[in-house]
Amino acid sequence: MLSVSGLTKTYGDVEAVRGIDFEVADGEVFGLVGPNGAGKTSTLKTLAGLLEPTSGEVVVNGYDAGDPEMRRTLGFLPEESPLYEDMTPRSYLRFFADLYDVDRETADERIAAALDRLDLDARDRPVGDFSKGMKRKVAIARSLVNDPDVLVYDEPASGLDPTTTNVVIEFTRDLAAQGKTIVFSAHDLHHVESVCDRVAIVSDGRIAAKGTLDEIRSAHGRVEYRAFTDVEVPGAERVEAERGDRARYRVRVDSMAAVDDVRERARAAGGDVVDIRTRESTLEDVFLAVTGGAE
Ligand SMILES: Nc1ncnc2c1ncn2[C@@H]1O[C@H](COP(=O)(O)OP(=O)(O)OP(=O)(O)O)[C@@H](O)[C@H]1O
Repeated sequence: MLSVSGLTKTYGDVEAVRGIDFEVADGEVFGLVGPNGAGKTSTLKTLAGLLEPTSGEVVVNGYDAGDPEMRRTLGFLPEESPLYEDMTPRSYLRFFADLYDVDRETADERIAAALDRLDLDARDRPVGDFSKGMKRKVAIARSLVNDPDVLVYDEPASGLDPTTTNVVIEFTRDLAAQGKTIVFSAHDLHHVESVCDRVAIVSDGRIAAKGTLDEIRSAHGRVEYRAFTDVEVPGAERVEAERGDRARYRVRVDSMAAVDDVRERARAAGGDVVDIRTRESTLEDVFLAVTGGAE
């Protein structure tokens, strides 16, 4: 598991992270989602022990993130992960396993298991010939050579084709089912919706909303009611009549009480409310609302 409390990170005058708190349990996938520059990468790098927090505490599996021992328990996938182009996936991954003192037999088993699951067959061709998606799969396999308990993935699926994206997302779910603690960042809400148990929407270095997607939607979303009338009432917009009916008008309101007001006004004008439809906020609506419409 891991916990982050009161985390801040400042670069000179730039306050990239301004007090972030969250905990992730074993077997849980936690997503950090937010517009570019929100502070996601800075947060993840402090989790991985690559950046020192300006203030606050980051504890990974009982270790302070700055403790070199912590690295043994963690797998980090950076947003950009340049690979050694002349190496093959097998030689590259063995090289990293050696850095963690993993014996050859165990390393080969782990490498084969990860590449099988990620559907990467080309194991003895130079990585330099690979597509972006294939390179990403090798980088993901690299994050697993030390069999870490905690995985920190920065934009694991961004910029990949849909098939590779699905493989990466399903693989992430499998890792959580094995009990791993997973934090990942994304700016694509669909990636987050399909894999995360809980999410934090990060905006301007702070968490603007946090919880399960349902919790976030009910705390920050709203239901919109659309009352359709057959006479014009204040605030209504005219819409196309259906099946040759009389003209119709639509009023958007945020409660049933307001729909009742519309009905009273319609009746006073000699008509009525003829239809009521509701629309719940999507995660995208909530994202736009809590990040102030960024991205
Ligand atoms: N090394 C650095 N020096 C100065 N400013 C930095 C540095 N790294 C990041 N920043 C700034 O800190 C803020 C947060 O950046 P960060 O990369 O953490 O955001 P992000 O949410 O990961 O964005 P992206 O999705 O674009 O990677 C941005 O304003 C960025 O310009």
